[in-house]
Amino acid sequence: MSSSGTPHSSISKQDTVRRSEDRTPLLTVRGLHVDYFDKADPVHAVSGVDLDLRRGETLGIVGESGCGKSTLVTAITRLQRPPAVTTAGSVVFHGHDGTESVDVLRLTERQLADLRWENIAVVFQSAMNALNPVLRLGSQFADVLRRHSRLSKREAWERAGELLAMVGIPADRLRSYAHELSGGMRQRATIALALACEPDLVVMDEPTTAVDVVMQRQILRQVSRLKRELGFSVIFITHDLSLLIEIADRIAVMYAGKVVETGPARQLYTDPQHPYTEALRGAFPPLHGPRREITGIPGSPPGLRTLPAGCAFHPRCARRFEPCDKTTPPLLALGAGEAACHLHQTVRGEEDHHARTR
Ligand SMILES: Nc1ncnc2c1ncn2[C@@H]1O[C@H](COP(=O)(O)OP(=O)(O)OP(=O)(O)O)[C@@H](O)[C@H]1O
Repeated sequence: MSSSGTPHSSISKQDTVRRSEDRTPLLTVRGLHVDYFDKADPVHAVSGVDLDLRRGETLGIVGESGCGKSTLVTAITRLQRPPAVTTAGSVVFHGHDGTESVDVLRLTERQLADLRWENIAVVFQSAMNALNPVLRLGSQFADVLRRHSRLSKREAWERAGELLAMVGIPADRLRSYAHELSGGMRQRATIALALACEPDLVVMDEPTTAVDVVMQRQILRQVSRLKRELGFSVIFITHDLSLLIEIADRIAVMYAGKVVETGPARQLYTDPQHPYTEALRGAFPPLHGPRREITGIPGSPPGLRTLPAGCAFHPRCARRFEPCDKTTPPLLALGAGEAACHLHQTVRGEEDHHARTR
């Protein structure tokens, strides 16, 4: 963790270059399980998820509504509320420059308070919920900055003006209330607020859902530019796979509480290995490139209290075959990515068989 109490001045050029070239691990999630204990039979919203995020990398997490994306990130950031309970796993936030690695799930509330904003900041879907309606923007920024640094009030307001300018909002807006800003401006302001304490990781949960397509693209461009300049990592959640191609380095596809495919963004989009990833790709128009026919995914995701036997996607999968409704396919390494599908298990099994009998 970075030490609290350090003034957050503008990041030096040298520091920025160092951070963006550094590809060491930042976050390692292993065996994460999260259940909602709201009734006798719990909802298994996250079931054994592993994730790896490097410094300076953008990891996209994609899947239909209800597949567990928000549950996963609220568990990782320890922002979950009952009846959600993390029942197993670890979330290691790796130390840097001599600071120790910590398991976020084992931190005390006090340690968490230091970790939040300074190391991990979150941007939620609704800017209106993140911004306090009765405080001027400047006061909200100054509150966060002064809680985590020794800046004077004046310095904090100055820094707040710089932060707003980074996302293209004039500094005189510091005196505005959230309701006086347009939707796009509000969302950009929450992104600037998330960057206030120069976090290593910014988690964005559907940050552009509430804005129009033009503003969505402007925000994505800004996030990519800021990430390049400041070197932070991003976990970006969305249900729109085409949008992730614009911003993510790697993508993890979630279905029914599990990661079913991971891989470099472009490869996962152009050559999906899991039928669900392929179906998701067909469900959204590409932001660039030739127009494609939009094909919905038949049926709907399963309820997460009682999952179908075998692969949870099998009832909707056009390519299902004999083992799919019986055994759950494990996530297998495939080139630069991984996929959990019997199609690859069978190929792998046949390759192993040929290798053994040769
Ligand atoms: N408070 C709750 N109590 C019980 N079940 C819940 C609760 N919140 C979420 N769930 C269930 O957990 C599962 C995962 O929900 P989650 O919101 O994490 O999915 P998501 O992929 O983020 O969906 P969305 O894109 O709609 O936000 C869903 O089946 C949902 O119904």
